[in-house]
Amino acid sequence: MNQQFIQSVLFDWEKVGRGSYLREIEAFQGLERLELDHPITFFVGENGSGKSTLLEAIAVAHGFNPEGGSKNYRFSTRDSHSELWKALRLVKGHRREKWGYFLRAESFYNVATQEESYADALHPSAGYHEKSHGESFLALAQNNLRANGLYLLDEPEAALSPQRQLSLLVQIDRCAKDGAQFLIVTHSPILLGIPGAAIYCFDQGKVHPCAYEETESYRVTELFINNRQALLNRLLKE
Ligand SMILES: Nc1ncnc2c1ncn2[C@@H]1O[C@H](COP(=O)(O)OP(=O)(O)OP(=O)(O)O)[C@@H](O)[C@H]1O
Repeated sequence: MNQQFIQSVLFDWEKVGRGSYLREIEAFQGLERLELDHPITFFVGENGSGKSTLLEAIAVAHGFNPEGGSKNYRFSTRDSHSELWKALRLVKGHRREKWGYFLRAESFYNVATQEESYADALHPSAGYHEKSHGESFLALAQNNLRANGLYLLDEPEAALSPQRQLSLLVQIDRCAKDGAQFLIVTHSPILLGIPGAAIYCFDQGKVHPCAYEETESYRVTELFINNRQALLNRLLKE
């Protein structure tokens, strides 16, 4: 039985403007429903295939600030989110999340600044700006990952070394086993390797389920590591 907070996403394309670029995104053609029945769901696919657009729309439809943060974050440095959220209906389960966080690599700096402005004597700032990019990103993730939480993470690997990606993997796995739900956009073959996750690929003109070994992140990394010289010879000669 599906135990997730957000169990599926239904699409009503009539609510998207006729001339909108959203109608041109290939992966969205004919997309009417997306099942979310695993504690961890990954969105993978080529750059520009629509992963972040969909994650952001789910986040906004659920009440998160488009630029990221918890549901208490209400700030806007640039109003650039798409209208896709208006076309979504989120089918919710009977459980309600205890805490949630929308984490985007691209607006992390602004979220860190906002976190400072929300700090007070009882809730001191974690001082994310005083750490390196990767240190602060991992700290923010670690400070916000909890049991029974709902997490939407957009390329959380962006600032992280492989070792820290493994640390994040362990944390995500632990929270997922403790009732949390994760939707994660990633290009990381490390994070994608979390056992038991569902993977949706946005390539080949449709959003479709995909095995770990079929993802491009895995295949290209595997090819490069196991055939580096031959691959480089070929690429650099062309
Ligand atoms: N404001 C906009 N106007 C027109 N097109 C846009 C706009 N915002 C995004 N797009 C286009 O929508 C498509 C999907 O973008 P999106 O950011 O969702 O891709 P992605 O799969 O997350 O890519 P990446 O892996 O590079 O982050 C891209 O082709 C992008 O150029």
